[in-house]
Amino acid sequence: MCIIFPRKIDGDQHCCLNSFETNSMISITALTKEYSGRCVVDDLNLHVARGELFGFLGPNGAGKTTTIRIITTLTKPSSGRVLINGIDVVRHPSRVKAEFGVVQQHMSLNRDLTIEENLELHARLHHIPRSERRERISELLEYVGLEEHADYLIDDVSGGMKRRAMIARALLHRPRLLILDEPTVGLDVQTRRRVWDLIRRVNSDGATVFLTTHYIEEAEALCNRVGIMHHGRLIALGTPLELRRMTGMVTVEVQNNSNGTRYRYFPDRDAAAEYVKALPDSTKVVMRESNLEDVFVELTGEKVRET
Ligand SMILES: Nc1ncnc2c1ncn2[C@@H]1O[C@H](COP(=O)(O)OP(=O)(O)OP(=O)(O)O)[C@@H](O)[C@H]1O
Repeated sequence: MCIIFPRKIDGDQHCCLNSFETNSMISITALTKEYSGRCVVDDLNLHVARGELFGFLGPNGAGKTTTIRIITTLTKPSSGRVLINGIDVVRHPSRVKAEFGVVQQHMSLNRDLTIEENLELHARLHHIPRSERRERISELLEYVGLEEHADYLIDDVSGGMKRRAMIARALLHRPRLLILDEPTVGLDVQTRRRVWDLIRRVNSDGATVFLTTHYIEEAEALCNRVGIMHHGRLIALGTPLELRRMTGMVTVEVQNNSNGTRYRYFPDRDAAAEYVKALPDSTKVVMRESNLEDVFVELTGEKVRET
């Protein structure tokens, strides 16, 4: 039984929606945002279907957070249109807020309160009726595996527990869309995997998930589809496999002590082997399967940020 997202998806709530807008959980059309005449989101068109687990990637300053701020009604677009589950974010911000839960990158729990008190506070802010609050909170604490830590102060729990508490808080009002801004930044590998499992579970229980990450392996492990932003523009969109195919499924690293490592991409091992055969015998090479990080670096010309 699905206990987390039992609400029905509304039908069309507006006239004048095109089919992309009707079928998408997030529908972004010709979105532009300028600050002092500088375009930081540039004619963005992106449609995320209901039920997708979508990864939004890009180097620092690419425009990801600005886009999330527009989706979550915190920033007004300069032009263009953004609909969440068919609802316009500019025209109906309060209705849109009921559609999504958001987990910000920075720790935004109240440190003077326990995990449970934080959820209680959020439930009140969202006007969840008192009769439902208790049950909903314990249901979610169990869902994220924190039922035994409910009365721990935020300062006394690990980074992974804080992140799971933030996810529980974001799910309290049963949103259909969960937005996560760098959900595992700063977590160790084991804890990160536990958060990944939780994100997968939320998605398989019916929520659309939209996340940003600087961990390319996170996008590769979790996302059905990814979009890569660079200088405010969406420069690639597809499944991780489609994007790898686009760059080349096989990577050859040619190591050179004075010039650093050069990367070459090939459609298959035969083509890569042909290239390697033509190199001088003393050249140090590594041939391997390409990954999403190769795609990212090749397209943006930038390394993934160190965190
Ligand atoms: N309020 C603001 N006023 C002026 N410029 C801004 C403002 N907010 C963001 N910017 C600029 O917009 C550009 C895009 O920033 P944004 O935070 O959206 O990028 P990002 O892809 O989320 O980067 P990061 O991965 O570092 O979070 C940056 O050059 C940033 O300096």
